[in-house]
Amino acid sequence: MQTDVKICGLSTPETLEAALARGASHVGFVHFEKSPRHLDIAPMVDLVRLVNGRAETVIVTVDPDDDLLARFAGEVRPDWLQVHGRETPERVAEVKSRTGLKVMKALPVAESADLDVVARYRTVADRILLDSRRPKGSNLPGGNGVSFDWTLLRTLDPDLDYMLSGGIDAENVAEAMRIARPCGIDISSGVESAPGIKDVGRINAFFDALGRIAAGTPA
Ligand SMILES: O=C(O)c1ccccc1N[C@@H]1O[C@H](COP(=O)(O)O)[C@@H](O)[C@H]1O
Repeated sequence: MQTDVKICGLSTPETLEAALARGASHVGFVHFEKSPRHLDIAPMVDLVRLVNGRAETVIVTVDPDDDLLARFAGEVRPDWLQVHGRETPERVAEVKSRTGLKVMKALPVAESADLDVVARYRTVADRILLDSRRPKGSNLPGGNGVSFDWTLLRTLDPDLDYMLSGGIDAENVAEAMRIARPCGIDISSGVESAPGIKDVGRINAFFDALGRIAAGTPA
Protein backbone atom coordinates (compact mmCIF):
# COMPACT_ATOMS: atom_id res chain seq x y z
CA MET A 1 0.00 0.00 0.00
CA GLN A 2 1.33 3.46 -0.90
CA THR A 3 2.04 5.84 1.98
CA ASP A 4 -0.05 9.01 2.00
CA VAL A 5 1.86 12.29 2.17
CA LYS A 6 0.33 15.42 3.66
CA ILE A 7 2.11 18.71 3.22
CA CYS A 8 0.68 20.97 5.87
CA GLY A 9 0.61 24.70 6.56
CA LEU A 10 0.64 25.75 2.91
CA SER A 11 -0.29 29.36 2.29
CA THR A 12 0.79 30.35 -1.22
CA PRO A 13 -0.26 29.15 -4.69
CA GLU A 14 3.41 28.56 -5.61
CA THR A 15 4.18 26.19 -2.75
CA LEU A 16 0.79 24.52 -3.05
CA GLU A 17 1.47 23.81 -6.73
CA ALA A 18 4.92 22.42 -5.85
CA ALA A 19 3.38 19.97 -3.36
CA LEU A 20 0.69 18.93 -5.85
CA ALA A 21 3.16 18.56 -8.72
CA ARG A 22 5.22 16.14 -6.63
CA GLY A 23 2.19 14.03 -5.74
CA ALA A 24 1.07 15.07 -2.26
CA SER A 25 -2.03 13.03 -1.40
CA HIS A 26 -3.20 15.64 1.13
CA VAL A 27 -2.59 19.38 1.46
CA GLY A 28 -3.26 21.19 4.71
CA PHE A 29 -4.24 24.75 5.62
CA VAL A 30 -3.98 25.96 9.21
CA HIS A 31 -6.67 28.07 10.86
CA PHE A 32 -5.24 28.94 14.26
CA GLU A 33 -4.47 32.58 15.00
CA LYS A 34 -1.38 31.92 17.11
CA SER A 35 0.25 30.02 14.27
CA PRO A 36 2.69 31.58 11.78
CA ARG A 37 0.80 29.46 9.21
CA HIS A 38 -2.65 30.86 10.06
CA LEU A 39 -4.99 31.52 7.17
CA ASP A 40 -8.36 33.20 7.34
CA ILE A 41 -11.38 31.70 5.61
CA ALA A 42 -11.14 33.69 2.34
CA PRO A 43 -7.57 32.66 1.38
CA MET A 44 -8.39 29.06 2.31
CA VAL A 45 -11.35 29.14 -0.07
CA ASP A 46 -9.02 30.32 -2.88
CA LEU A 47 -6.39 27.65 -2.17
CA VAL A 48 -8.94 24.82 -1.91
CA ARG A 49 -10.40 25.97 -5.23
CA LEU A 50 -6.92 25.88 -6.76
CA VAL A 51 -6.45 22.27 -5.64
CA ASN A 52 -9.53 21.36 -7.66
CA GLY A 53 -9.55 17.69 -6.70
CA ARG A 54 -5.84 16.99 -7.29
CA ALA A 55 -5.37 16.04 -3.61
CA GLU A 56 -7.46 15.77 -0.49
CA THR A 57 -7.76 19.12 1.26
CA VAL A 58 -7.46 19.43 5.04
CA ILE A 59 -8.25 22.32 7.38
CA VAL A 60 -6.22 22.14 10.59
CA THR A 61 -8.14 23.64 13.50
CA VAL A 62 -7.91 23.65 17.29
CA ASP A 63 -11.04 23.20 19.46
CA PRO A 64 -13.33 24.79 16.84
CA ASP A 65 -16.74 26.03 18.01
CA ASP A 66 -19.92 25.25 16.11
CA ASP A 67 -19.98 28.58 14.25
CA LEU A 68 -16.49 28.01 12.91
CA LEU A 69 -17.38 24.45 11.90
CA ALA A 70 -20.33 25.83 9.94
CA ARG A 71 -18.05 28.27 8.10
CA PHE A 72 -15.51 25.56 7.26
CA ALA A 73 -18.20 23.24 5.94
CA GLY A 74 -20.26 25.92 4.19
CA GLU A 75 -17.58 28.22 2.76
CA VAL A 76 -14.31 26.30 2.42
CA ARG A 77 -15.67 22.80 1.89
CA PRO A 78 -12.47 20.81 2.42
CA ASP A 79 -12.36 17.01 2.34
CA TRP A 80 -11.10 16.78 5.91
CA LEU A 81 -11.03 18.63 9.21
CA GLN A 82 -7.97 17.94 11.35
CA VAL A 83 -8.81 18.65 14.97
CA HIS A 84 -5.62 19.35 16.89
CA GLY A 85 -6.88 20.46 20.30
CA ARG A 86 -8.44 18.86 23.35
CA GLU A 87 -11.50 17.51 21.53
CA THR A 88 -13.05 14.53 23.33
CA PRO A 89 -14.20 11.45 21.37
CA GLU A 90 -17.77 12.72 21.79
CA ARG A 91 -16.81 16.09 20.28
CA VAL A 92 -15.02 14.38 17.38
CA ALA A 93 -18.23 12.47 16.62
CA GLU A 94 -20.17 15.74 16.80
CA VAL A 95 -17.70 17.53 14.49
CA LYS A 96 -18.24 14.75 11.97
CA SER A 97 -22.03 14.77 12.16
CA ARG A 98 -22.30 18.58 12.12
CA THR A 99 -20.05 19.06 9.09
CA GLY A 100 -20.41 15.82 7.13
CA LEU A 101 -16.63 15.99 6.61
CA LYS A 102 -14.00 13.35 7.29
CA VAL A 103 -12.26 14.03 10.59
CA MET A 104 -8.65 13.38 11.50
CA LYS A 105 -7.98 13.55 15.24
CA ALA A 106 -4.48 14.59 16.31
CA LEU A 107 -3.20 13.01 19.51
CA PRO A 108 -0.01 14.12 21.29
CA VAL A 109 2.62 11.48 22.08
CA ALA A 110 5.55 11.70 24.46
CA GLU A 111 5.37 8.34 26.26
CA SER A 112 3.69 4.98 25.74
CA ALA A 113 0.78 5.79 28.10
CA ASP A 114 -0.27 8.53 25.64
CA LEU A 115 -1.32 5.79 23.23
CA ASP A 116 -3.96 4.43 25.63
CA VAL A 117 -6.57 6.88 24.26
CA VAL A 118 -6.13 5.72 20.67
CA ALA A 119 -8.69 2.94 21.18
CA ARG A 120 -11.40 5.46 22.13
CA TYR A 121 -10.71 7.83 19.25
CA ARG A 122 -10.28 5.32 16.44
CA THR A 123 -13.96 4.35 16.62
CA VAL A 124 -15.13 7.93 15.95
CA ALA A 125 -12.38 9.52 13.83
CA ASP A 126 -11.79 8.62 10.18
CA ARG A 127 -8.08 8.75 10.83
CA ILE A 128 -5.72 9.26 13.76
CA LEU A 129 -2.72 11.58 13.57
CA LEU A 130 0.06 10.93 16.07
CA ASP A 131 2.10 14.07 16.69
CA SER A 132 4.69 15.16 19.27
CA ARG A 133 3.43 16.58 22.50
CA ARG A 134 3.69 20.40 22.59
CA PRO A 135 7.17 21.38 23.87
CA LYS A 136 7.30 23.58 27.00
CA GLY A 137 7.04 27.27 26.09
CA SER A 138 5.37 26.71 22.71
CA ASN A 139 2.05 28.37 21.83
CA LEU A 140 1.31 25.73 19.26
CA PRO A 141 -0.19 22.26 19.77
CA GLY A 142 1.48 21.22 16.47
CA GLY A 143 3.87 22.54 13.87
CA ASN A 144 6.80 22.75 16.30
CA GLY A 145 9.26 20.76 14.21
CA VAL A 146 9.94 18.38 17.09
CA SER A 147 9.84 14.60 16.78
CA PHE A 148 9.16 11.95 19.42
CA ASP A 149 10.44 8.44 20.07
CA TRP A 150 8.92 6.53 17.15
CA THR A 151 9.79 3.17 18.73
CA LEU A 152 6.84 3.80 21.11
CA LEU A 153 4.59 3.05 18.12
CA ARG A 154 5.83 -0.51 17.68
CA THR A 155 3.08 -1.75 20.00
CA LEU A 156 0.26 -0.18 17.94
CA ASP A 157 -2.31 -2.37 16.24
CA PRO A 158 -0.85 -2.83 12.72
CA ASP A 159 -4.34 -2.25 11.31
CA LEU A 160 -4.62 1.25 12.84
CA ASP A 161 -5.15 3.86 10.11
CA TYR A 162 -2.86 6.65 11.25
CA MET A 163 -0.60 9.42 10.02
CA LEU A 164 2.66 10.32 11.71
CA SER A 165 3.83 13.89 12.21
CA GLY A 166 6.23 15.94 14.30
CA GLY A 167 9.67 17.00 13.17
CA ILE A 168 9.79 14.87 10.04
CA ASP A 169 12.07 16.03 7.21
CA ALA A 170 13.97 14.74 4.18
CA GLU A 171 16.79 13.45 6.39
CA ASN A 172 14.77 11.39 8.88
CA VAL A 173 11.70 10.30 6.91
CA ALA A 174 13.24 6.93 5.93
CA GLU A 175 13.90 6.11 9.57
CA ALA A 176 10.42 7.30 10.60
CA MET A 177 8.77 5.03 8.04
CA ARG A 178 10.99 2.05 8.87
CA ILE A 179 10.28 2.26 12.60
CA ALA A 180 6.69 3.48 12.76
CA ARG A 181 5.20 2.05 9.52
CA PRO A 182 2.43 4.70 9.35
CA CYS A 183 -0.25 4.85 6.63
CA GLY A 184 0.74 8.44 6.03
CA ILE A 185 3.40 11.04 6.76
CA ASP A 186 2.45 14.61 7.66
CA ILE A 187 5.08 17.34 7.43
CA SER A 188 5.14 21.09 7.89
CA SER A 189 8.26 22.62 9.51
CA GLY A 190 10.51 20.19 7.63
CA VAL A 191 9.66 21.83 4.30
CA GLU A 192 10.07 25.42 5.52
CA SER A 193 12.94 27.91 5.38
CA ALA A 194 11.54 29.72 8.47
CA PRO A 195 8.38 29.23 10.59
CA GLY A 196 5.41 29.66 8.25
CA ILE A 197 7.53 30.05 5.09
CA LYS A 198 7.23 26.99 2.87
CA ASP A 199 10.20 26.39 0.59
CA VAL A 200 9.87 24.82 -2.87
CA GLY A 201 13.43 23.47 -2.72
CA ARG A 202 12.74 21.72 0.58
CA ILE A 203 9.43 20.35 -0.71
CA ASN A 204 11.29 18.89 -3.69
CA ALA A 205 14.05 17.50 -1.46
CA PHE A 206 11.43 15.80 0.70
CA PHE A 207 9.73 14.11 -2.26
CA ASP A 208 13.16 13.14 -3.63
CA ALA A 209 13.82 11.37 -0.31
CA LEU A 210 10.47 9.57 -0.58
CA GLY A 211 11.40 8.54 -4.13
CA ARG A 212 14.65 7.01 -2.86
CA ILE A 213 12.73 5.10 -0.17
CA ALA A 214 10.30 3.77 -2.80
CA ALA A 215 13.24 2.72 -4.97
CA GLY A 216 14.84 0.95 -2.00
CA THR A 217 17.85 3.26 -1.98
CA PRO A 218 17.41 5.63 0.99
CA ALA A 219 20.62 7.63 1.47
O1 LIG B 1 1.43 24.08 11.91
C1 LIG B 1 0.87 24.73 12.79
O2 LIG B 1 1.17 25.91 13.00
C2 LIG B 1 -0.18 24.08 13.63
C3 LIG B 1 -0.94 24.87 14.46
C4 LIG B 1 -1.92 24.32 15.25
C5 LIG B 1 -2.16 22.95 15.20
C6 LIG B 1 -1.40 22.14 14.37
C7 LIG B 1 -0.42 22.68 13.57
N1 LIG B 1 0.36 21.91 12.73
C8 LIG B 1 0.36 20.49 12.65
O3 LIG B 1 1.57 19.97 13.19
C9 LIG B 1 2.02 18.88 12.41
C10 LIG B 1 3.32 19.20 11.70
O4 LIG B 1 4.32 19.41 12.57
P1 LIG B 1 5.83 19.69 12.12
O5 LIG B 1 5.94 21.14 11.89
O6 LIG B 1 6.11 18.93 10.84
O7 LIG B 1 6.61 19.22 13.28
C11 LIG B 1 1.00 18.70 11.31
O8 LIG B 1 0.07 17.73 11.72
C12 LIG B 1 0.37 20.03 11.21
O9 LIG B 1 -0.93 19.91 10.73
